[in-house]
Amino acid sequence: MRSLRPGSELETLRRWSLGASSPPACRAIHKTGGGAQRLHQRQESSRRQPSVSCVIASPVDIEPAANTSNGTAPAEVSNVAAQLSASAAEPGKTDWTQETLSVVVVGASGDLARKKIYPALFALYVEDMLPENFSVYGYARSKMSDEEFRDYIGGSLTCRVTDEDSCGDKYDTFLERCYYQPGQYSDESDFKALSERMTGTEKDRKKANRIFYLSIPPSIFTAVAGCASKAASSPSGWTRVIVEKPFGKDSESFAQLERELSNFLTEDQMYRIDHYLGKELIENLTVLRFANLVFEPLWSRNYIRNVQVIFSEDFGTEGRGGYFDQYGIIRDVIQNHLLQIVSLFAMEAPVSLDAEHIRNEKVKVLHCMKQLTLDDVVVGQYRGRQGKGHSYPGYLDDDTVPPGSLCPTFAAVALFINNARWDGVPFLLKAGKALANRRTEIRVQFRNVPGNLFSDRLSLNGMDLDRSTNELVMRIQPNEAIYLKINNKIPGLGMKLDTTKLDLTYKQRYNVHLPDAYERLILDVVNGDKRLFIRNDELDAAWALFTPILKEIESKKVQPELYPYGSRGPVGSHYLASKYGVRWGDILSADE
Ligand SMILES: NC(=O)C1=CN([C@@H]2O[C@H](COP(=O)(O)OP(=O)(O)OC[C@H]3O[C@@H](n4cnc5c(N)ncnc54)[C@H](OP(=O)(O)O)[C@@H]3O)[C@@H](O)[C@H]2O)C=CC1
Ligand SMILES: O=C1O[C@H](COP(=O)(O)O)[C@@H](O)[C@H](O)[C@H]1O
Repeated sequence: MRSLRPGSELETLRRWSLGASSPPACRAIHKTGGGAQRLHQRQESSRRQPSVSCVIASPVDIEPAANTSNGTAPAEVSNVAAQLSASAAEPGKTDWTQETLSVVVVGASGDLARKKIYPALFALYVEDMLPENFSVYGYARSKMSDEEFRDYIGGSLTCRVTDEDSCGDKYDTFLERCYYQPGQYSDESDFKALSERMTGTEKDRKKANRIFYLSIPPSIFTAVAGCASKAASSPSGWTRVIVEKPFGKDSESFAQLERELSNFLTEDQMYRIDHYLGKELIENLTVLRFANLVFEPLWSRNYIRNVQVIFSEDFGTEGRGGYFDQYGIIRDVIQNHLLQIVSLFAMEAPVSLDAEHIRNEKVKVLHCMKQLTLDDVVVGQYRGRQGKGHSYPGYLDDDTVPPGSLCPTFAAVALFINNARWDGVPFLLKAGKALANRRTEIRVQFRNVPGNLFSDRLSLNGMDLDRSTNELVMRIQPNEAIYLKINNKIPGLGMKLDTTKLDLTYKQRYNVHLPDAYERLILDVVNGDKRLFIRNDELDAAWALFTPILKEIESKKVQPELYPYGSRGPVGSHYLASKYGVRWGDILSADE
């Protein structure tokens, strides 16, 4: 593994973790990157709250962090091992110098695994964020040898974490740790065979920890959870299970899924992923709010007149129509990703950064949301369009979509939060496929300046007061940025104003590669940190909000408004916004 530069921040961290120095200042840790920083936070929070993620409730052996059993000197243990060995003295903590980690990707032949999971594991490996004793096991029905599996994974790996095009020998050493086990999803004996195979890379260690990533269709979640839990749980360490969305289609199916999964898994073992929570700007949302004096005092109905959360994609559902048609954009994006953003945005300050404290606040704000009614929802569906030399297919042109489907590929929703902070403030959410651009952002439009001395100057310049209010924009993707629109005097003689930006564009300010959301989230599972995972009561509340309206849309067969592929979406979304005196910020600022 990477040896650490003497005197470097990582070295300081390692020395601290081995008990050789006092804790490094947070500033130093921040500069080592998100993972190290989170590991530090994790240790901080774990001092307050012991981990409870072991499926086998066995007492934890406490060993001093010394040489690993294969004789590797402590200086060469991976970052994660070095950092976490500090917690070896705490009961319930993972001591990576003594323990192994196996990540089982169930559905190993699938799209998500190839697009996101293997590249994320590889990036963590290249950054030395995974334990020394780490292996990947692919599991699916497709027949593949280890070699074929390595070729399959190899094709999806890129070297995003270094400036060079190649990650050198990391590529080969990573693939050497990857194994493939074919099997059926509901056959315990196949999972037993997997488990036996895993013991091959787990031997010689005190404890073997296992993560099962359920990268499979939801119809087989329960079967796999049952088999994995009965036949392939770790016999000595913890077992954690990552569950991908969709978590049901409505309140009833979610409750049923939970009942079934809870026969095999405890809540502590379950990591429900919403990959939006792993995005850099979303993680920064709480920092922006609670680590700066200037924003939190303004964060209420007193100063904010509306909040917009906008998701747009410039491609349709091509190839995924069959899946998408069963869900539609409200379930696919709004009920989960956008609602998670709203709950983080609008929650009260948590007691601490502990996962449970944060999630308590998110649930509270979800419970304060006013029940949605049909007149606060607009649905749309994209139709085909002839472009210059190219024809763009409509949603219904996809062979996997049932003819005449009313499935919405666009929706806009006005939400209200009935509490003292947000009473009367519209939270406008919109999400759409096959629109003019790909963009996800949060826009906070502030109220007008009362008695504005410059109002005549603003209108003189063609800027009405509505357009010239302050706006805080958090652009989640692409080209991550936070900027604040302010009114400013145009330099020179006279008094002319314009609106300009205080601009924190990440790629200009930070010379770092931003980790993919899946990297952050998988690392958090390794560390047992649930801050960025969804608790079951959050989902209960989210489904309670959306189930009635989804049922109404479906039972009344509400006709989606058609919009051309590549356009700005249905006009209805503007009527919805204007009903609350709002203009969509992305339309006003098309040039940004
Ligand atoms: N793909 C994406 O971008 C995203 C996916 N997700 C979620 O992640 C999970 C995995 O997604 P994805 O990889 O796209 O899924 P896939 O459809 O690619 O399925 C994954 C694997 O599961 C097996 N499989 C597929 N259909 C069935 C079936 N009907 N019965 C049994 N096994 C089946 C196949 O493996 P084999 O035949 O070899 O057994 C397949 O390779 C899903 O829950 C999805 O909703 C979430 C966000 C984004
Ligand atoms: O969960 C989903 O998210 C993707 C968008 O994710 P992003 O990280 O690329 O923004 C969306 O395309 C897909 O329909 C949905 O299921």
